[in-house]
Amino acid sequence: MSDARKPSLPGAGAAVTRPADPAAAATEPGAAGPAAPYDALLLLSFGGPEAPEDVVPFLENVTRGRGIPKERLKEVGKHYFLFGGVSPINEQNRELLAALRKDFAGHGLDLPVYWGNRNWAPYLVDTLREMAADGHRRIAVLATSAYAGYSGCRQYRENLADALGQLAAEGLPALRVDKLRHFYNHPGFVRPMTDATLAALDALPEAVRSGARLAFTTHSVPDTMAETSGAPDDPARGTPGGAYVAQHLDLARQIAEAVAEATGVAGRPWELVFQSRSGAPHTPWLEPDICDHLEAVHAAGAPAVVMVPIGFVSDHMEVKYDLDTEARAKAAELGLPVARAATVGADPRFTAAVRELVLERAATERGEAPVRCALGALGPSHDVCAVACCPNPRAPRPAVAEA
Ligand SMILES: CC1=C(CCC(=O)O)c2cc3nc(cc4[nH]c(cc5[nH]c(cc1n2)c(C)c5CCC(=O)O)c(CCC(=O)O)c4C)C(CCC(=O)O)=C3C
Ligand SMILES: [Fe+2]
Repeated sequence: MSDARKPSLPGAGAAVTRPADPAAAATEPGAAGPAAPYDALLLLSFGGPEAPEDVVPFLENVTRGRGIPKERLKEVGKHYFLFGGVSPINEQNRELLAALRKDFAGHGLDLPVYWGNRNWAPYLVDTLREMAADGHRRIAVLATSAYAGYSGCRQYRENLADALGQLAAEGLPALRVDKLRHFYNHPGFVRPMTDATLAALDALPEAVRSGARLAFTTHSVPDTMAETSGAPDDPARGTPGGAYVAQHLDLARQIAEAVAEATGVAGRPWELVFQSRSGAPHTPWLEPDICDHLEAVHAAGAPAVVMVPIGFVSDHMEVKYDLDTEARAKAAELGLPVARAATVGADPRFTAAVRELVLERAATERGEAPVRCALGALGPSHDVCAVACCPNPRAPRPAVAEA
């Protein structure tokens, strides 16, 4: 990777300058502002179907080259058809996109925001083509996945490499893309998630509230994928569940502590559980599953459970189906009161966090040493992934934004 631009604002990170010549601003959008050297932000997400006829082609996109059993695909297709073939994810990304633009404008940050997906329109390659046509060359990327791991980090960087390869094949100008660090421990993610947990507790009948357990949930992944998640020099790599699990546990513990503080209830039991398992039955994936967990704690006498979907940035189908439909049905069958915490979505504290992450990385790229906000025990994640970070479980493939 080469970058011709030299730090344009040496020294104080607070300086905000505009080019004196408006024509210069037109040729290098945003490049001289506080987000320099970035010209634009790309919101990079998973994508989802928006009509019944989209469901099968969407699932084909998701599963191309992966050994997902046909049975599982039929089952997941049913989840989408139950909601009219519409995944909530695209609408939520449109809301996040609008909220980010509003936040940036409200803070005088002149940085255009675009949106592209891995598996459905607007496809990443089309968005990058549009960004190139609009004159952008250096792009910050926010993936809508907060944690380390192949699916949430490297796979997006592989998608970026594929899309940039396509643009190069079309003879378009070269773009440089930098993926922003994992944000699971940024206060702008931790605090809305904590408030959502408190609100969900409040939604339980008062008689069971103080005894309610917290079940932090995230996407299950194969054990091997979890164990190899994170940078090779990350102390969590090699612990059970790797950085993927360590990061979730770090956030869960913080929320549990904040909830104890706010409610005055000490020692409330909590655990990290998993959902949305796919893959072949003989391949080990992270457990326990949320439904098995509900059964187990009910049998052990738990009066209620709050499900806290810390693994999901917004109400994806995994939240709408696996939690709000399947896990709620299991709880009803058991007679176990449950509540589900809201996801962070377009919370203004989260959009502010994204702005801070862009400005932080921009300052770092200019050679400054910005404050890197992080709560919890693990500290801020690396900006640039190592070549051996979160390896592809099938075969190595080119990925961007790595050392
Ligand atoms: C860690 C993780 C995240 C969180 C990080 C992130 O956000 O990226 C995530 C997100 C998502 N996963 C999603 C949907 C699907 N994931 C699948 C399959 C898989 N996911 C995996 C992991 C993850 N997935 C894995 C290891 C597989 C097995 C195949 C493979 O190795 O890739 C399949 C195939 C069928 C099935 O097996 O279930 C579908 C349909 C949607 C869209 C939901 C909507 O429409 O709202 C979203 C946001
Ligand atoms: Fe998934």
